[in-house]
Amino acid sequence: MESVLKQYFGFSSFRPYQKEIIEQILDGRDCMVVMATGNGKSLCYQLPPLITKKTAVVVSPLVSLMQDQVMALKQRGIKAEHLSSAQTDSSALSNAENGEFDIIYMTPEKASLLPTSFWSTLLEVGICLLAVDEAHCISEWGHDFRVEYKQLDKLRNVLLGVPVIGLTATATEKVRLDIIDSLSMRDPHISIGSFDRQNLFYGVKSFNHGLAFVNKLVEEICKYVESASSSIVYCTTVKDVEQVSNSLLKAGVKVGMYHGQMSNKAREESHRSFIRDEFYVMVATIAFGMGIDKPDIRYVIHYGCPKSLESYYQESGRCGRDGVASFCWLYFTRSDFGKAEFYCREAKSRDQREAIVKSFAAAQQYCMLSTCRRKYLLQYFGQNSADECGNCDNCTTSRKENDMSREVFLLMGCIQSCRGSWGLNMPVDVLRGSRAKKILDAQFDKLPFHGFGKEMTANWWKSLGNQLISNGYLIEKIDDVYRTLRVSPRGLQFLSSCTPDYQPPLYLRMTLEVIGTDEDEDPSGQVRELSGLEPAGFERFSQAEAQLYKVLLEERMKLARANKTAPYAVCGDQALRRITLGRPSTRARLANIDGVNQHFMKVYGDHFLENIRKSSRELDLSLDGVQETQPSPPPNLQTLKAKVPNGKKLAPAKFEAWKKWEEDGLSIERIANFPGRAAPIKEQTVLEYILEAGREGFVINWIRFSQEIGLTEDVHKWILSAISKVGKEKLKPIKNELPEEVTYSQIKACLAMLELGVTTMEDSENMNEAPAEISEPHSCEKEDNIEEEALDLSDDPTSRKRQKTDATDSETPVALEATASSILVFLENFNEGVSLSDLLKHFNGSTKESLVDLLRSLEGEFLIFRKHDAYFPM
Ligand SMILES: Nc1ncnc2c1ncn2[C@@H]1O[C@H](COP(=O)(O)OP(=O)(O)OP(=O)(O)O)[C@@H](O)[C@H]1O
Repeated sequence: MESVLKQYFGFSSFRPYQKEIIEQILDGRDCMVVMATGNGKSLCYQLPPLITKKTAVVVSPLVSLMQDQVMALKQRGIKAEHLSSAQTDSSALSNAENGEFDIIYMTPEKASLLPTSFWSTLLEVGICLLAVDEAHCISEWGHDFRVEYKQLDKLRNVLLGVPVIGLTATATEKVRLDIIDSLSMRDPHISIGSFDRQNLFYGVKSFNHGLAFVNKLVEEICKYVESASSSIVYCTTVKDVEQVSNSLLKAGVKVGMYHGQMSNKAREESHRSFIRDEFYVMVATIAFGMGIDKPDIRYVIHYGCPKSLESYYQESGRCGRDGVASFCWLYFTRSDFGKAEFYCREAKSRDQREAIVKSFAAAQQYCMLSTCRRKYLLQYFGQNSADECGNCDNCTTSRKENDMSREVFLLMGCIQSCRGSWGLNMPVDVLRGSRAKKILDAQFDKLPFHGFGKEMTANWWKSLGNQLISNGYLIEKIDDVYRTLRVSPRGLQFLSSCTPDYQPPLYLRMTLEVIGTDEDEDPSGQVRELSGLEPAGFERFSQAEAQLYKVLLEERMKLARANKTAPYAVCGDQALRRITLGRPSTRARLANIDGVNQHFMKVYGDHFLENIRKSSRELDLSLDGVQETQPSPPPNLQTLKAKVPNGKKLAPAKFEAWKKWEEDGLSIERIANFPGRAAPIKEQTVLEYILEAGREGFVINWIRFSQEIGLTEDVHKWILSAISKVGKEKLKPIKNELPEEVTYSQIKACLAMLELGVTTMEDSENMNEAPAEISEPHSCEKEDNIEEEALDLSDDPTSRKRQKTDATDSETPVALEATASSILVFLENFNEGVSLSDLLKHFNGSTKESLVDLLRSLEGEFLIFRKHDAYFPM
């Protein structure tokens, strides 16, 4: 399975859940897959046809989506086609029927209109699965119900024995059960992944609607368009789309528009140009939603509060689907909050109306939060998470906590005194001393709180009210379209300890609206800083590397244009960044980079190698630099839990540092400068946080840690030896005993490992022995040739295959010389791969150099591949 993954997709490992789902499909079992957008659901149905050599039939709701997927699959050497109204090849249908394609896409209408003879012929040739993508469309409880999806269960009776796979990114249990039922799934394997999109930064700002804001937004967008980052600006109205895109155009930004009032042709053209990077900024209404499959969108900006948190999650989810750090900013104005009634016009029943108001209230609350936005989003979808994510505006900006006891007493006391079915407006008006008719009629002008909050604006009080809802002091109840507030037991407890002259301290974290001025007090219409809307500096390239990356982006663009495809389909941003950092000089090195597949090597490999060589020479960059060939899979909650000791808690910043290092596989340097952080922190601090996590029992990959800080076996021995002389109480005396090259970080790591009884070294028993050549140490700097480092594993105690291959070696009495074919035959015997040292032992008649050469050429030809320092047959 792994070899097919590498061959066609270029990936060296599966993401969480993918492998188990594919295994279930191969076993013929129906599957229900619920995974966040961008987590890799498509691969679950794209891989089985390549393994079984039978066609996969995929039902997808939108023609544009199918076209994009087919385009990208073709660039991977996969035979894919869509049978939609947009298909111009008249032979596509008969070719599909005869099993010529690995994957065929069709709309649900098409699937139910195709004659039974089509299905029975295809069935005879071989169908490995029927996938129903965006399966929530089948459920009337989902947010995107399509009546045509309801016909799909009929196919079940035709495609007997073919596993059915339902896939969706957003599904409540009710929707999930509905999908299972509607597709007549039998005992399906249910896989529910995390909804957390860890690479996305979430941020919210309030603004004054109008030209001043648009101009500021344009100014910011201009900055990051220079870094060739694709972005979507979602507007709530066609008028806003036109206004924002006109302003961008005037500023010289190439921009596209997409909204429901454009003709089909104009929309298709706009979509196509965006996909192909002919312009980078798309200004759209939410009509530009589900049908977009571009993986390298770096910014999704909402200009106006979305109608629900479900749609916000879905729209912002278009961002960073390739896993690269990306940004979701939401700009709202308080007037957005008055739109609930407008959205309710679509509702047909009281239940639906209530559901719309509830979703909208949740989106509004998201805007007003002063706590972690990710936590709130995840909680809304029923998932727990840490209190602080470290990657949203509220977690990365240090906001003041103020004692708000007096104000809270006034607002909650007033709400309590109104004793009616009111939202925030009435008590706020009372506090501000309004003498409006509704207040006089209700005699609220006689309340003791009347006029006590005049000095603050209405919006200030409303913002505080939202804070109190978030913090559990107030409870909002939604009944039909009416939203009413009451004081919660927690709030009542606070009130009971207050008197008009005394209130116990109550500290609240402030939102910008409460801290700063607000629009009522800001008649100049000035717009607050849109800080944070900076270009995605997703990798800290040196200046020369940044230039090389630009050259490669241009090359990719040229190749994409020549091949009438999208640049991302030629090669993803992630892979291109790894190529920039690794600067491979040979086919094997290029092929080994994560994300580089066989088709890319065949069609573009030599062209890219030539460009890398030429540009690196011109930019004075060395070839074969550090490669990040094996990315860590994105974390999932299950694995995270297993790595966290029971009952142990770390301070949020420390937990975050540990999680990013251990779970996300980021380097210490990257964590210190993580995009979205208000200010970089010192690498030394990150290192100490990770060590502290280790001391607290959190799992640490010590081998990787040692490699990252250059703690080689020799350095480790010297430090242990110094400790044996001067003790471990103080760092300085240890440092004084050691060669200058040994760093405090290495000493600290050694001490932590010693404390924990961890050693990555083989001869830790010899720790009391002085190193033989302490005066002439090896360089303790990080190896810059990771391939050599990875290959030279002869002393690696973790070499996983040693035992197994040793057994084979003992049956090899004569010197055996390696050839390409003998290596292939040998590797076939070991599904779990063979390390270089074991290969050297087996082929004891070959030198290391000649064996490495042979392995590299086999890698370059995609006959073998390397993963975690072991070689596998393709
Ligand atoms: N095992 C993997 N390793 C690395 N990248 C992967 C892996 N599987 C998928 N990807 C990449 O992740 C990105 C998103 O994958 P995919 O389109 O399958 O997501 P999805 O869950 O179907 O999203 P959506 O809900 O938007 O349809 C793609 O760029 C894909 O190439």
